[in-house]
Amino acid sequence: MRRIAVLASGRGSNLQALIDAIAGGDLAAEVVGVFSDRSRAGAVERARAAGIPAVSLRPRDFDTRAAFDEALFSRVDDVQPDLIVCAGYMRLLSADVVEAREGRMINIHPSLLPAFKGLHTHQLALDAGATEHGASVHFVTAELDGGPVIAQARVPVLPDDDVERLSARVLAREHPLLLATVGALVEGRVRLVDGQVCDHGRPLAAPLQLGDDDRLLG
Ligand SMILES: Nc1nc2c(c(=O)[nH]1)N[C@@H](CN(C=O)c1ccc(C(=O)N[C@@H](CCC(=O)O)C(=O)O)cc1)CN2
Ligand SMILES: NCC(=O)N[C@@H]1O[C@H](COP(=O)([O-])[O-])[C@@H](O)[C@H]1O
Repeated sequence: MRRIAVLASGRGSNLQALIDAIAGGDLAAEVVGVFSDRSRAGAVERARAAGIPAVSLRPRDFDTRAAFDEALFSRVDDVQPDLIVCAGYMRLLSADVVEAREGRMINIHPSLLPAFKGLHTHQLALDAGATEHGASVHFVTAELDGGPVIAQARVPVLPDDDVERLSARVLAREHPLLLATVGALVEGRVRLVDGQVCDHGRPLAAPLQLGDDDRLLG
């Protein structure tokens, strides 16, 4: 799993973390393409700055969600990725494209799943009075943010937190979490087997946890 395609809709800081880790020799992989639903996404600019092919398609140019997904993933397939990473990709993916890539597509989500699926997770955590929050990397399934969770990073929620402060604290841990999880997938330590996340061949009883040293603890 060394050829990585990234789907992103936003500024692309998680993509940049992957690019920088690969450039620094810390991740034995290659980002072979970046794909977006937004032509002006920061992630597209970052890809092009790094010399990585970037493709953006406009959803309004397609009659249905499925037609858009089929067109986008046809371009994704062209780069023959071993692993597809959703890094701030803000569209629900059609079941067909997801099921055809089960075990080869992951997503980083800014909550401790199964808590707070969907959008606006930091506000939801604050509204719920959560004392702990964080990020999860999971395999993508047809159910939005319902796929098997591979790894998580935890941060405290502080009394004076607002969305800006909390989201910044979570984002700072997303980057090492994504790098450690992609690394575990690329080296074959982690796999999806019969719908279960396996670490060194053993089904996980709970998600791997990102330690203070940025390593994954089983
Ligand atoms: N079938 C799946 N698709 C996606 C998954 C998944 O697990 N299964 N993960 C998401 C990423 N994501 C949160 O991590 C997410 C993306 C998009 C949305 C959403 O509600 N999108 C709306 C549009 C929102 C907007 O444009 O601002 C929509 O698609 O109608 C929620 C969560 C990637 N896709
Ligand atoms: N539901 C998906 C979602 O909210 N994903 C979140 O989008 C941000 C992308 O940041 P980035 O563009 O700087 O990597 C990240 O915080 C990621 O967890």
